[in-house]
Amino acid sequence: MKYVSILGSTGSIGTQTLEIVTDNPDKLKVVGLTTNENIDLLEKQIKIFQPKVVAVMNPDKAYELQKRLGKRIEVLSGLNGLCDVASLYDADITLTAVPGMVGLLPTLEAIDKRKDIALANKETLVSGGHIVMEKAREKNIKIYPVDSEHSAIFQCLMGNREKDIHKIILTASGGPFRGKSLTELKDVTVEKALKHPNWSMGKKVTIDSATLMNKGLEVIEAKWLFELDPEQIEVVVHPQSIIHSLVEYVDHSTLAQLGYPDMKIPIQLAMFYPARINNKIKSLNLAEIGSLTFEKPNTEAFRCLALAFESIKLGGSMPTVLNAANEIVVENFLKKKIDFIQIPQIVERVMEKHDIIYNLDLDKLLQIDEWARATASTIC
Ligand SMILES: NC(=O)C1=CN([C@@H]2O[C@H](COP(=O)(O)OP(=O)(O)OC[C@H]3O[C@@H](n4cnc5c(N)ncnc54)[C@H](OP(=O)(O)O)[C@@H]3O)[C@@H](O)[C@H]2O)C=CC1
Ligand SMILES: CC(=O)[C@@H](O)[C@H](O)COP(=O)(O)O
Ligand SMILES: [Mn+2]
Repeated sequence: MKYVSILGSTGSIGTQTLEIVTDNPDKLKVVGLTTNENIDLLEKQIKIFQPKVVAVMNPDKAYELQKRLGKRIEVLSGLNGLCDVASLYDADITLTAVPGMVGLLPTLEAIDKRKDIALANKETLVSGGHIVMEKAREKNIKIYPVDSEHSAIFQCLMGNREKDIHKIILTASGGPFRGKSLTELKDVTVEKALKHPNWSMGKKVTIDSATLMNKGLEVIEAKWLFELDPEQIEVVVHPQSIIHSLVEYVDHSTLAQLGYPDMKIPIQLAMFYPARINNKIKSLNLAEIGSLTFEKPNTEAFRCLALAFESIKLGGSMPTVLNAANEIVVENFLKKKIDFIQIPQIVERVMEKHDIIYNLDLDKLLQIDEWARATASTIC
């Protein structure tokens, strides 16, 4: 039996993880759950999964839920509440499935208390990869990737040595606007941007997929998880999302991981590694799929990918700035305050205004994150 704390239990990854718990009551037990503000769903989850503690980011909603539940369970609130649930004494593994850099401190807290990490939240590594990886090394903690591409790389690395990697190839679906020129992207609506061709996910990651920023964030995530130079990371557009990523070794043998697009595969591998467990996912039928196709990403129309590569090549605090600015512009796009094509433009303007700081400690990182958010908000 593994005991798991789930940060973001009311979201896409969180609810799929709870389905895995339901299907495997002899293997997984929930000890902690968190939400931003969806206390109705959290209340239902509490009844079913009986965690020891829960946290609600929004303090008013936390208060309301505590009133509803009385003394049956403790409802913590805010970022401190998330950190406490992330690092619960009873938890063996903490799943970080909140979107955005808000996942950084709870993840660090969980590592500090020696919890294994199932990491869905890519922004944590984009913003503070050096700090997270250093802490994980210091505490001898394993970070199991949940992001489908990184889980694919993780699987292609099994039985091989990281030092024998020549390069990795991250696949990108290309999002709903694949093939469009910059001019055609001018009339993109929020509704269209939220229609991912292959995956049903939360709003933030869906918009990032549409701009290709998601792939840029994943490049940075891969750099930290697998200790690679940016030059060793390539992105290829693969519209079917059947090949989830590939590793080419120094002997030019290339391994790939395939499967229908279903996040339960990477989630359950992160939970049960090294075991693979049966599930209800359809068996891969390549003849039925027919063809798998590949294209070069168009980084002129989808400039976010180029900006992410640029940020990680520059290094220091630049990825923190890229991530924070992107979080703000995506929020503003979702509120229809800016256009789709302004997303990379504003991120780039914030990056241009930033003087990079190297040897970034956590306090400085948090200050820079705040600065980038304020700057992006002002521009929006
Ligand atoms: N969904 C997917 O298939 C994949 C997701 N990921 C990554 O996993 C992470 C989660 O994505 P996804 O599940 O799609 O996101 P969702 O938006 O579906 O869910 C997010 C969860 O986190 C909570 N949350 C949102 N904002 C905050 C906040 N500021 N503070 C605390 N809790 C918050 C939400 O609560 P509430 O319900 O109240 O809003 C919800 O429980 C992201 O980093 C994403 O990039 C990676 C690969 C695939
Ligand atoms: C499922 C998953 O891992 C997402 O991050 C996915 O990668 C999004 O698809 P894109 O390839 O369109 O970014
Ligand atoms: Mn992904």
